[in-house]
Amino acid sequence: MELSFSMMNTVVCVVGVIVMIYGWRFFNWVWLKPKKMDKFLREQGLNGNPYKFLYGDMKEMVQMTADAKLKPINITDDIVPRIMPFLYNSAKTYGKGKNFFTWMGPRPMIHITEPALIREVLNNYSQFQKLKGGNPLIKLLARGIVDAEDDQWAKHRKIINPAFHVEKLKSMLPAFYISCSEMINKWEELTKERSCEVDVYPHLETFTSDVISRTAFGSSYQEGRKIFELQKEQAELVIKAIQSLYIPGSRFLPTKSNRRMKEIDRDVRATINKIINKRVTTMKAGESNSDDLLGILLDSNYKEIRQQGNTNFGLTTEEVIQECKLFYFAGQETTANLLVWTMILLAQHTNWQDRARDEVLKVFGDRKPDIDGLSRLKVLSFSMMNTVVCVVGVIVMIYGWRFFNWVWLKPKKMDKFLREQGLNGNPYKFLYGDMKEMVQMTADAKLKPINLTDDIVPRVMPYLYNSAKTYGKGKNFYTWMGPRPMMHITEPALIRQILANYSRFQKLNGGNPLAKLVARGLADVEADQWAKHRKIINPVFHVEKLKHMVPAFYISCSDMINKWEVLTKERSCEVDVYPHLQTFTSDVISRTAFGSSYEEGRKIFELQKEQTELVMKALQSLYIPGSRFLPTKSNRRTKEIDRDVRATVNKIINKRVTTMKAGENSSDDLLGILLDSNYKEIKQQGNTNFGLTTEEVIQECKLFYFAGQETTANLLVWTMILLGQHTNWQDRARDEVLKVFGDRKPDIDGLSRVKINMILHEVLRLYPAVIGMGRMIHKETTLGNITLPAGSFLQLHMMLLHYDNEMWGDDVKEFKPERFAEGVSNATKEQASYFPFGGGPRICIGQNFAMLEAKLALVMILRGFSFEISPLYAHAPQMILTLQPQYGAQLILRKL
Ligand code: HEM
Repeated sequence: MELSFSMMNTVVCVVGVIVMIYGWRFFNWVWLKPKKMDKFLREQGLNGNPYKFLYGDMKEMVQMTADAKLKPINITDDIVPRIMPFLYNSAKTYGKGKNFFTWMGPRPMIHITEPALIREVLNNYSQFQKLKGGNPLIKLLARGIVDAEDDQWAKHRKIINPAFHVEKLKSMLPAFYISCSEMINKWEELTKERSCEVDVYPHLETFTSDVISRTAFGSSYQEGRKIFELQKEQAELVIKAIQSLYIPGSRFLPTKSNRRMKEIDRDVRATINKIINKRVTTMKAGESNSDDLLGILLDSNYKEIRQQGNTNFGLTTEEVIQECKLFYFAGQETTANLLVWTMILLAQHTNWQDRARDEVLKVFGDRKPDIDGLSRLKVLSFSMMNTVVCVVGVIVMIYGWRFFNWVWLKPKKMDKFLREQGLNGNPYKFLYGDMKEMVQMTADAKLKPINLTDDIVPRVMPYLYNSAKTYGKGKNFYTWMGPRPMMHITEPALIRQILANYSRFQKLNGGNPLAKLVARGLADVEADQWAKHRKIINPVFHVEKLKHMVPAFYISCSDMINKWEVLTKERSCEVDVYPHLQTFTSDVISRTAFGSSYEEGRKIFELQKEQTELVMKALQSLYIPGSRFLPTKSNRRTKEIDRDVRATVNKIINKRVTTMKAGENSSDDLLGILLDSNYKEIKQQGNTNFGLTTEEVIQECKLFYFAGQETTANLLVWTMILLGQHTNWQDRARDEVLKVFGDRKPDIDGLSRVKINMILHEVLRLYPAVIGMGRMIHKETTLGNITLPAGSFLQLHMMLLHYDNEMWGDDVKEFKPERFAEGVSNATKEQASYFPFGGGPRICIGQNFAMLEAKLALVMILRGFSFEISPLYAHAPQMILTLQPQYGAQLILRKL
């Protein structure tokens, strides 16, 4: 038995290619692309400075802004050159009403000054999205609706709209009045004796801040004010941190300011959580509590979930928290500024001050201002209340229309469009599409096991198996995921094209936000963010580093083998090996990820496991609307776990950063290598924006566990089941293992020589741990001869391709590792018909890690035991995130 190409060679090759690709990508990013872009923009008649390497116009822009701030101007001077001197100059250079561009580092920023174009950009909110990326610290301050896009934005906006309905605004007037009276009382006190000079700005800031605390949290006003005070402090700390760009890695240090930022984040979160829980309880008890923004928001959220019959349509507690924080940031400073400039201008133009006062006295006299009176004030060119009424009317109209368009007109148009291109699928059914049938068929299929020789595809994905059969082999088809079509791609050439173009075909986002509690990180980021993360994480899985992990694999595996030896000491014994293999792969990740902090690492992963179970349960209970907001046992536990995991990882990271700073080498585990690579990247680029934040490092650590533990356990369990069934292959593999290692401890050289690879590949073909990959496109895209509309979902089916008899032959369903005797490319005849680890730039980063771990385990298992399928084993592959044996894997183990 010989492997066509050794694993080590592959790894070395892959690493070389990755280094080349990244060197090239960097050069392309900082030089070739900007130069090409410059030419492209000029050809269209746009003007701007020529591109300067790496920094573009940034240095000059920062310098000019700093200079302009050095001295005040006269009250009659033009303010624009002081506020934005660089852009003022550029606009003047390139002519009035002309659009122009500047260089924000290697990216051009187009400055739009033509009103018609501005209107076009604002109207098309899904194509022209908010700026993303930038300093992740800012996210600590405010996210919520300003940060969401597309469907997420539409969902948030729909739920939040009622909070600003004119009827609701009416009931907030008393809160405005109380807050303003407090300020006026202070001024009365100050001016009691004689006129007095006052810096009104801080007073106006306190006023608008107070208004938001009162209107946002009503009865919980005191806690609300505390939150906003903390947020204010947080803003100051964050702004300070953002300005100190050139202290690489500083964000990871347990400094006073970093500790305080974390503390504030925790405090704000906990307080809002408490307020929300209290509010939800009173709302449940039928006590109306919805006169403040939070109450109206929770009420609207609850109604939306109930109406749609699905929690996915509502906001999570985390999202409600973000919206509350955002109300403050978007509403406090802005309104204070409107007021302060109004006072400055009216102080300058006292004739307008007098006219406005005359009108106010005529309308109200000494009366308390009410909404009717306020709407009659005409001194302003158009009254504020009229604007609000208009805006609300238009919003209601737009949303009614948008909803109808979303659930009916758009899917019908899409259906026609796809059929015209020769694609097939069921006709669209209102709102649910194919979802109900799909869920029902999957549930039915799970009711009973199948025979070992049966086709597994109809059990694992019955609906898609039927559709694929109906629409013909190798034909792409579509299904309806609610009102959106999902294109199922089964043509290898198209799959290769999709995987290669990772920036156009992005991961599916949206979906249930609870799932984000489980795993984010590398697998969840896109475009430039993905390139940044991947660059930093790549060294973690470098072959040199993997070498050092073999001892950890060995210790974890020995623990499992020792248990099996005890069980089989007297005689052969029936064991469900699945939980043992899961413990093994979990233990491997704890050891390799956290090395010296292995015990804490294990605790984290135990908590994460519990979290997944809770989240999976929550995801399945789709029809209990609003349940996520209730202070139930499971919701409380979910939050507790999230807090615990975060705190523990944080502690480990801080400890590690301290030892690294002290010059002690502790980078043999995944975390150490990751921190090291991050630190180097920041130092090399001279800017913390190029590195990962502590939060991102935490997410990556969680992801290693989720992406690496279950998948590798599944590879091993199906390998044991198949070798338990095909004992001739088990014997052949054991012979080879004994020949290569004898009684020796497995080492990396031996592991790269042993030919179990072909067995593992055949297992991954028949039982791919991941059976399909989801993608979506944000722009209309041509794929082969299909035109896909923007927003399309795509599913790439490894399982359907792995079972295609035209590619693999009529024995496609049989276990025949010899297919891979000459390597993967020979087995697949160069076609993209086998891709258990994905493909293209986003191919599984841990595949070499997983294969090495699986090979070591198999070597030790084969050497110690022979095994066969127990009569008690029920064959029932099922898909729960990964492909698993539903009733476990009962094998008869015999000690050798
Ligand atoms: C038999 C074991 C494994 C299988 C079958 C597997 C499969 C996959 C697949 C199919 C993808 C691509 C998903 C997509 O493009 O949508 C992927 C991505 C990924 N895998 Fe694995 N995986 C395995 C083991 C591991 C291990 C051990 C780790 C880490 C310790 C890991 C970490 C990752 C990460 C971080 C990504 C995202 C890569 C990116 O988006 O750049 N995987 N894996």
